Amino acid sequence: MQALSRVASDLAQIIARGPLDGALGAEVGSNSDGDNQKALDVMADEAFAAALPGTGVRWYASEERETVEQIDEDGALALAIDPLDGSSNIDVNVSIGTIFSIRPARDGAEDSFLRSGREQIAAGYFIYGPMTALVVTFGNGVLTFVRDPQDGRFHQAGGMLTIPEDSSEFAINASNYRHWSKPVRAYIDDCLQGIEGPRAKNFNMRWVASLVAETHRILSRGGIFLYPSDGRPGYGQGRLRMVYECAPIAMLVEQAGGRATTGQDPLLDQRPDQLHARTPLVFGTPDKVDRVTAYHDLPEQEISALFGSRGLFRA
Ligand SMILES: O=P(O)(O)OC[C@H]1O[C@](O)(COP(=O)(O)O)[C@@H](O)[C@@H]1O
Ligand SMILES: [Mg+2]
Ligand SMILES: [Mg+2]
Repeated sequence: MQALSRVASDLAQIIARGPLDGALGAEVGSNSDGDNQKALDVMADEAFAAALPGTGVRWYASEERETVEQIDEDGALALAIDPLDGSSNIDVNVSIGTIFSIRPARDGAEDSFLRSGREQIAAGYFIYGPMTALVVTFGNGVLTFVRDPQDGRFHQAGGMLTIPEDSSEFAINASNYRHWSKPVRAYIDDCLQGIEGPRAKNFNMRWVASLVAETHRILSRGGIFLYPSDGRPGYGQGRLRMVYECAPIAMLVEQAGGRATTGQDPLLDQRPDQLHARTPLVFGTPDKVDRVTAYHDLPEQEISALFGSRGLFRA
């Protein structure tokens, strides 16, 4: 954690200088999944990897590397990382982050990561925004540490974090509406109908396009996030990666009293079949996430009949 925090603190300074030392958002290549890599993606990945020798991390898995790398031969830990999350926001000065997940190392490199998210022993993120903060769980609640720009160190702020229950905010990339499954459309349709609809209340929408920033908002003031599977080619399992994005966020959310699912099943019970496997992700306040599951549990043809006009879930 100290090594990660030192790198994150250095990154916070680099990010705060924006373009003064060169274009952080410049495209420099593409990663194993075909995503464009920005200069800061690569810089962050290399900085984290370089800080790990001697820390007890045996295996290093990164969004930016096709395969798992060995660090300390006799290390007991396996670290999975999204070194820079929300990279489309680098150039527009909107919050970005780093997501990490720590598991016990197994003898097999990939085998250490192709396991249920319940095996994580720690998970968290750094958010580089108006303030830089670390939000972390070691399996016994969620704590926040804020970086003091005066000394570059992280200081604990507040006590255990719990997701507030009262919120009327949902987060989804609505431009994909026409590609969603019926249950997801029905859920969002019912939110959009506001006070006149089956939910009988008005909702507000947010989409930052940085998973870390959406998570920070939801941990701070509640709500729900959805990145479902959709009909676009390559999006059959959504966009987000299980090992270094969804599993750590799901652990944090559960530890803060929230719920995280694939839309139907608990996210942390899923086992990825590949290092860079994607999964649909729904997380937030338990009652909202459960409602999405309920919409999925209905047979397709009943969804439009039961929700919306007849309003099975009329509040
Ligand atoms: O552009 P879209 O499809 O809305 O996707 C936004 C999502 O993509 C991500 O930026 C993916 O993360 P990376 O920047 O690490 O590739 C998430 O942080 C965010 O939730
Ligand atoms: Mg990401
Ligand atoms: Mg990334």
